[in-house]
Amino acid sequence: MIKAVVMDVEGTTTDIQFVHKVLFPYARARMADFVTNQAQEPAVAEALAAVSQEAGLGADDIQGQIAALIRWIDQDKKVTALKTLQGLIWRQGYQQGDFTGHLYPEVPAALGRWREQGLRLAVYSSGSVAAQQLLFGYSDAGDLQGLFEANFDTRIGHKREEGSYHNIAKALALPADQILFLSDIKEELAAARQAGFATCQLVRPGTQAAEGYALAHNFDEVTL
Ligand SMILES: CSCCC(=O)C(=O)COP(=O)(O)O
Ligand SMILES: [Mg+2]
Repeated sequence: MIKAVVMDVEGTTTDIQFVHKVLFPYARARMADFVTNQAQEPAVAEALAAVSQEAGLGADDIQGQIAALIRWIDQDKKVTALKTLQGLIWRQGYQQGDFTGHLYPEVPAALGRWREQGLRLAVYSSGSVAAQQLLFGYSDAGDLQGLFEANFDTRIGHKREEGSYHNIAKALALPADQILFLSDIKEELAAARQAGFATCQLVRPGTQAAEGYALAHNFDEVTL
């Protein structure tokens, strides 16, 4: 029996276009100024140290760090330090009302229904936990972050790796087969299935259905 639903964001709760045409360009346009002005802030300094390590740069090579960050945005690299910095930049955008977090229209009611049924809900995205909380906290449908008991990002492991799902099951203190993972990406579903999770692919407009997985076109079609 399914006790918890863990969901991906981009392509699952949220239009890929919102992430790629709104969020990524917003952070890209502000990255250089943000990093230059905030480099002394502890969270930023820690992320920049990780950028240098990942990119093989000197600790004080700020121009090299900025270039690496911009390159990774353009390549949609899921580097934890990039995701941390993006989340910090998006905070301003949400707070200023430059955008709200896109959710597919049936998602808010489905989440509420699942909670009423006693299901535990969690998010697992390559976007940082802070970025997830902003997207659901400033969503099109208002503040929905309270519906989730946990948020996981790449600090628990990467989404295409089986071990990440073992870590999530442990964090939720549930057997893997009592957790349903929702994602649009076959490789993520495969990793979750290897770990013993139940899986369902969200086949939103533009998504190719993966063979061998339960599928739903929206949250109303998800079988629990
Ligand atoms: C959580 S908001 C930003 C989404 C993001 O940065 C991203 O890389 C999307 O990754 P996902 O794992 O949700 O496909
Ligand atoms: Mg996705």
